[in-house]
Amino acid sequence: MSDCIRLEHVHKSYGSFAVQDISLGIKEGYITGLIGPNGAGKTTLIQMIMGMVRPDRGDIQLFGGQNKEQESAVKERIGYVSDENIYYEQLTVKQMKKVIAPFYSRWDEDTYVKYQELFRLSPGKKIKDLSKGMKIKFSLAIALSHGADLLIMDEPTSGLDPVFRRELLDLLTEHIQDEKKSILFSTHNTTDLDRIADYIVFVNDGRVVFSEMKEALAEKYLLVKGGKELLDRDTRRLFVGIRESAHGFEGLMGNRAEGERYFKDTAICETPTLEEIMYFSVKGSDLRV
Ligand SMILES: Nc1ncnc2c1ncn2[C@@H]1O[C@H](COP(=O)(O)OP(=O)(O)OP(=O)(O)O)[C@@H](O)[C@H]1O
Repeated sequence: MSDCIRLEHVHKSYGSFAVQDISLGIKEGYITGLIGPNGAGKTTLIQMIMGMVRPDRGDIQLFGGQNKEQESAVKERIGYVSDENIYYEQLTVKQMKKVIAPFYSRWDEDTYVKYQELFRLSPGKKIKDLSKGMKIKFSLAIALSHGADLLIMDEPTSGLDPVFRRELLDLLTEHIQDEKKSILFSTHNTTDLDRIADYIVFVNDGRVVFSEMKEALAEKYLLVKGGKELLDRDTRRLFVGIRESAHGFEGLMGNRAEGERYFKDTAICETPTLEEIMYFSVKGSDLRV
């Protein structure tokens, strides 16, 4: 199984914030969700992969590492979706499409027309007058019409109404049925990940907390709920993060087998949801600051 994106020791600093020493592979043929709190560095990572921002250090390879001369061929294989305006505001949807289409050798006008209708995009509407959701739909229609092997999307579901959000996730699942296609998308919504992601990359404060197959997370983490008497200096150290109340505690452990050994008979041991894994991982790192 090969990687369609490979990052090696990538570093980028913006004043006090830094994406730090990220080494990561994004698997070809799968959907990878990138998640993390506000300001974690998701957009910075995506922009570096897209070549919109240069890393200070490190190496990023796409599709096995084409060199610079082949950069435009690599770009053709990527469909980028973002609500940030990457288009000319004053043009209409139709005019903008006419500008973009010739850049792609595999442009498929019939596919574009299909998505234009499905997404109810008005050809005569100016880009500046599109809502956030409509911009994403336009961006997506373009990305799906040029035969991209890899879709990279920065928060594609934010700003979408619940009905279209669901439709989009179904559409992406369908898209990936061709095993050569891959998707990397950032989101704040764990339901998106529960629904369609195969792999999850979780970033916090510029670092990768984990990059795992979704199924593997349930085998790795354990949520423990019990009385405070179970917490002492030694047991506390076993937790990624702990939330204490007057009556007891809830804590996430990163070693499920060890957790069950310690707490199976004295506490409630559960499989955490993705949201709980993220909550405690962020909370735990805050505690260590
Ligand atoms: N061009 C820039 N100049 C200076 N700082 C920047 C720039 N771009 C991003 N940053 C900073 O880098 C940090 C990470 O931002 P980034 O947009 O990558 O996070 P994010 O995980 O996508 O956040 P969100 O979920 O809120 O969209 C933030 O502190 C942000 O202010």
